[in-house]
Amino acid sequence: MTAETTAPAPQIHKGLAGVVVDTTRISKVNPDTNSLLYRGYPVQELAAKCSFEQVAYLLWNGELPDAEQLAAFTARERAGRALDPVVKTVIDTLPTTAHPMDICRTAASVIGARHPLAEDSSPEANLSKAMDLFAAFPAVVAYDQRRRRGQQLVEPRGDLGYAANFLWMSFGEEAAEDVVEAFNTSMILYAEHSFNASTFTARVVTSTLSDLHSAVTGAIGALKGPLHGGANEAVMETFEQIGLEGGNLTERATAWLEDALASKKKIMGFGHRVYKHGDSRVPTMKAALDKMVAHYNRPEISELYDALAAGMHQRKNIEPNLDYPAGPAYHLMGFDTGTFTPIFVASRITGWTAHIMEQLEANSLIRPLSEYTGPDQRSL
Ligand SMILES: CC(=O)SCCNC(=O)CCNC(=O)[C@H](O)C(C)(C)COP(=O)(O)OP(=O)(O)OC[C@H]1O[C@@H](n2cnc3c(N)ncnc32)[C@H](O)[C@@H]1OP(=O)(O)O
Ligand SMILES: O=C([O-])CC(=O)C(=O)O
Repeated sequence: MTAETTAPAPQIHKGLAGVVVDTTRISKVNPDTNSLLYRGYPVQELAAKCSFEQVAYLLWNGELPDAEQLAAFTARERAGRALDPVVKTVIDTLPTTAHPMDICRTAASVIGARHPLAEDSSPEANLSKAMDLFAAFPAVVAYDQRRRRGQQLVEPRGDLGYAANFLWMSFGEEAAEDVVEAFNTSMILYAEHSFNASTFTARVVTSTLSDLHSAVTGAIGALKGPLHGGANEAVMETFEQIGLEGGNLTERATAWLEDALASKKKIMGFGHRVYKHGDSRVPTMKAALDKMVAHYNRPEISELYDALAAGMHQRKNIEPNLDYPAGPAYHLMGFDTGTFTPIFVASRITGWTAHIMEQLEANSLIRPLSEYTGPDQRSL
């Protein structure tokens, strides 16, 4: 026997499940205590007491801003809200049949190619690029939805906070206070979640010493998939398949679930790679969804939500993830289903870019090994 044939088979970590690949100071996901901390603060407390702007500042700088820092940060964000006419022109050339996530991916790339600091990856340049993307993305997401509806661009409002302005640019009218609050909550909850697939993608791209916009563009591609961010859209598609009107909703949902599970379908918005007893963010987002159900007087949404969640618990012992309450909440606020994951992009830009900057502080090329299982060496 040769040394090669006696070597122990390497352990394969399919999907990198359970593998700790690096350290991070940005967030802590703890499935045992069902908690999520951003820079040490419980996300539920941040959602209750902070604006999304404060949370973005925290993720990038490690501390919450004082009044003066927040004023400067807010002024900078407001100054970057208008849609760059070149980005608008590029969006206008893309078909409305393209998925809105393809528009986000393209916009991130175009914004990068036009950035005055494009080839500068210093911490200062990267913070500036992160801020510019954070400020610009609501316009990208809102305008793409509007053009699909045959509507004109709505200019940003400098007198509104991030969440209120995002809704303003999307719908051309001021949203009610509880809608702004629920939207702000969703943006905070979606902002950051350690080494999830899209953030890890951003870190892999960054590890080659590529630029921030390339990393964000790659992350958008990873987020699009229904096993990750795309699930918030898929939840709404499930609700629509079951149907929200007429008959006994609970019975219909139960029958739909039996069929789906019998044909081995994954139920979107349920399950998580890290949390096995429920997602730490769901109670806060479910409370925001309940507010929206009350605000828009749409109790059938809650009935369907509860029926599917109870069915999944009973049949599979699998709990909802954040996408489950977020999808119907965005639907109630008036967003098109295809816009749900782009909203997630606008939020997660903060987490991705915090990780890009952290990766560069102590970079090592990310390049794992694989076990070859193809044919042995052979001749032509
Ligand atoms: C913001 C976010 O990105 S949160 C995640 C959003 N994604 C979704 O909601 C998509 C639906 N969920 C899933 O596909 C999975 O739960 C994932 C991808 C999120 C996590 O998956 P993994 O950790 O790889 O677990 P895996 O897919 O191996 O599932 C383990 C078992 O639970 C089952 N399971 C997990 N999630 C689901 C689900 N949503 N519906 C039905 N069964 C499920 C699997 O079929 C598998 O069963 P088996 O052991 O009998 O084969
Ligand atoms: O952590 C994950 O694998 C997915 C997730 O919930 C997120 O990115 O918010």
